Amino acid sequence: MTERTIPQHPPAIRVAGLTKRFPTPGGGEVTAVDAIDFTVPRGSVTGLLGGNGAGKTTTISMLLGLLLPTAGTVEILGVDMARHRHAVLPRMNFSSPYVELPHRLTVRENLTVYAHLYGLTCVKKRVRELSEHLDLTRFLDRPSGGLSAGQKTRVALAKALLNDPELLLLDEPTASLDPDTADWIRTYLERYRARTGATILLASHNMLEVERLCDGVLMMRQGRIVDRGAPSALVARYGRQTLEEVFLDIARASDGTLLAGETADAAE
Ligand SMILES: Nc1ncnc2c1ncn2[C@@H]1O[C@H](COP(=O)(O)OP(=O)(O)OP(=O)(O)O)[C@@H](O)[C@H]1O
Repeated sequence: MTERTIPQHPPAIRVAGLTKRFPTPGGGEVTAVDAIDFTVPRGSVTGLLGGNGAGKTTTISMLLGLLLPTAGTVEILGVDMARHRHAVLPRMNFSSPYVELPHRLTVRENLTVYAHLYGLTCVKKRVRELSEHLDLTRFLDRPSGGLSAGQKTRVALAKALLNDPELLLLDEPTASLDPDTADWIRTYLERYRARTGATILLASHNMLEVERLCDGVLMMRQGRIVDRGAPSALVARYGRQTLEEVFLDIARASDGTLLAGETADAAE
């Protein structure tokens, strides 16, 4: 009997031994990301969590190819970022409140410039569609710099969705938004994932958001992944009621203390 080959998609993200060290002014080094390994399945929403300085933004920057790793490998949608980054960049995108679009350009101009950069055809149609989806039509001819935080977030998301990314990396997608706007963004992301089957990796400090959106989480501390799993599984493992309590347990554990995940790893 011949075996049937079932085509297997590689995961959306596969990271092995990923490390980033930055030089410090005194001639030393800071290890921002310390030999982490993880995979993100296609079509999932995964939360990258950790306190300030845990290494989330550095990790996302390496996934995007904006920062070169000191060591380790990143594969996106089965493509090695070190060797074939340009083959996969058109299939991914990102949004971050820390990266501002040019202030003086109008929203329409910004989206149009990015659409051309991404090599899209039918640029006008795509800008119009996304503006309607993200309720931006009223702002299209206003300079981007004069928008409120909530409006800027929606523009940044529109920019990130221009190329219909299969992988969307979001750094704190609802930071500094009022609860209503934040809820609107979360609902939009849920629908986007359901409609397109895209994979989303999001860094967030909002544990309610993570419990609502994420199938799985990666907990970072001091550059390492110290625990991982579905939010409900982590809550159960730590004997807590909420992910916020688990986060606090992990963030406040003293150095050297074995966490629930590490104890489980050690027992395997
Ligand atoms: N360019 C850089 N040069 C030197 N150190 C850096 C640089 N970028 C980040 N770091 C350091 O690396 C560590 C991880 O920073 P990173 O911004 O990745 O953390 P984070 O988890 O995203 O934090 P936050 O939640 O505060 O945004 C921190 O100690 C930070 O000071």
